[in-house]
Amino acid sequence: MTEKVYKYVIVGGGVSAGYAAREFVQQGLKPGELAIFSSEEFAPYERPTLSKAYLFPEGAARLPNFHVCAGSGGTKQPPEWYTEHGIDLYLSTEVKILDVEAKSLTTSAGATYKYETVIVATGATFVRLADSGVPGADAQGIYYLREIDDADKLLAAIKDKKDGPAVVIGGGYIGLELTACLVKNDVKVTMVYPGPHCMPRLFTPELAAFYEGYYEAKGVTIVKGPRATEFEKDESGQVKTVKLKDGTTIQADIVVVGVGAKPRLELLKGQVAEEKGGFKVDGFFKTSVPHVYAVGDIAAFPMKIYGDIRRVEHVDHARKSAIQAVQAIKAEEKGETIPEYDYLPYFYSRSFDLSWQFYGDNVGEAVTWGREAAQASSSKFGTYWVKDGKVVGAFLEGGSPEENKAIAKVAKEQPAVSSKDELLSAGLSFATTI
Ligand SMILES: Cc1cc2nc3c(=O)[nH]c(=O)nc-3n(C[C@H](O)[C@H](O)[C@H](O)COP(=O)(O)OP(=O)(O)OC[C@H]3O[C@@H](n4cnc5c(N)ncnc54)[C@H](O)[C@@H]3O)c2cc1C
Ligand SMILES: NC(=O)c1ccc[n+]([C@@H]2O[C@H](COP(=O)([O-])OP(=O)(O)OC[C@H]3O[C@@H](n4cnc5c(N)ncnc54)[C@H](O)[C@@H]3O)[C@@H](O)[C@H]2O)c1
Ligand SMILES: O=C1O[C@H]([C@@H](O)CO)C(O)=C1O
Repeated sequence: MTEKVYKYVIVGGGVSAGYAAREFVQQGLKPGELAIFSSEEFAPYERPTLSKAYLFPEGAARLPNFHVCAGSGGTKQPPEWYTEHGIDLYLSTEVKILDVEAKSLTTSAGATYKYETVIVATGATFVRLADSGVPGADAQGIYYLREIDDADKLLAAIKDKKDGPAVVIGGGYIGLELTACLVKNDVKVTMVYPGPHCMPRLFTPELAAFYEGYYEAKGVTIVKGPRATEFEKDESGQVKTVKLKDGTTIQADIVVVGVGAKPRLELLKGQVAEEKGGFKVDGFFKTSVPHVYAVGDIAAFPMKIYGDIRRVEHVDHARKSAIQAVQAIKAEEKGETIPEYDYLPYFYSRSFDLSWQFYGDNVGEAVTWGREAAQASSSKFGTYWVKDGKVVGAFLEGGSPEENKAIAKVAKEQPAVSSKDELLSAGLSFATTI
């Protein structure tokens, strides 16, 4: 029995869902037209908060203060916001079946709903070490992070195991940001990740050396190279030690794992075309099935600036792809069109007193400026990536909003550069004076 019919449904209640809802409202949404189905018990919130202010020992961020669209300086949308705009927000409601032929969805409670257009925004989930069969990876005391429930479990562990040492597995975004939060909570941390260095997909050895030096100066022990091969537990099933491939064992009352994420594709698997580990979409986030859109972490979209197809697991794209899809849906209803998505990759991270931003593509020759001075005084430093005589990527640590805008402009406009020396001597002024 069909419960209700909606003009639009959004499956997933995270960052993209929240920004899509705001765009629908801005586009004149009528009460009863839109429903959002989310497994989470909380209305869409700024997920990045969870590995930053949510875990701070003082002044921690708590809902409703980080509901979307707080992260981009917009108005916060608490649950009441959805009600006020006539949006049915089904929380703690997992969608089990999405049938694009029948234009229907069925929840885990067995309720079925019909729709005209669906935006799938199911995001990603963490890669579990137990999935790769690491013995003992099911022990108590091993934590991952995606949703508020995960963050609350980690917070409880930090309070409960105050003096216990922690091991953080993974040297990517989660590993670095959660290590900083643990240290801020006076927890002793050992990081374990494969070589050659942290953030291997983005950082050059020179960039990584600064951040690894900074973390070690904060008392973090970094064990680069061997992977965790086993977790030993005590008789109650609580993790006690982490064993590494080289035979090292490290005491651990808390283990935090950040070894990557995988997009949640189950609902559309086999119903729409896939590419690059996600759902293939056009410049309007439309999948191979006309009334089905996919946004955020799960979308493999045309990166117009580079002429290829990419999937991006970052919040700026999650927000912008959601807005793009809604604008395209509404334009099509009026027989109009909008410009195709023209995304400039923007990644960032904040930990301790550090804050870096990256724009563009980290391809070609990397030219790092200001690094020596930075080690001493934590001043600004950065990297430009040069390909075919043009600057295509730019990284800045410690930039002001204006300086970050300047490096974004460089990555977008891709100015020609005569020599590496020009960039080395100009440093940030290359960006601030183009
Ligand atoms: C801890 C953490 C910190 C981060 N920090 C940053 C940062 O600082 N900067 C940055 O650029 N990026 C950051 N990211 C990445 C960024 O948060 C994601 O790229 C973004 O959230 C993706 O948005 P999304 O809407 O695609 O997916 P999500 O925000 O993950 O939302 C997906 C939603 O769908 C729900 N869902 C999934 N399947 C179903 C189903 N079958 N039925 C119902 N609901 C379902 C999920 O529960 C979730 O609510 C961070 C990610 C994490 C986990
Ligand atoms: N500031 C941000 O942009 C930010 C912050 C937090 C999370 N996120 C997102 O959340 C998701 C998860 O982040 P993440 O840091 O887990 O993923 P990631 O891919 O950024 O980093 C995973 C790290 O784990 C390492 N690794 C892989 N297998 C390992 C193993 N068996 N043992 C030890 N290390 C191993 C990899 O070398 C990599 O350095 C990603 O989509 C990420 O973009 C983004
Ligand atoms: O995009 C983000 O949103 C939160 C915060 O700014 C709003 O809660 C955070 O820490 C980000 O990096």
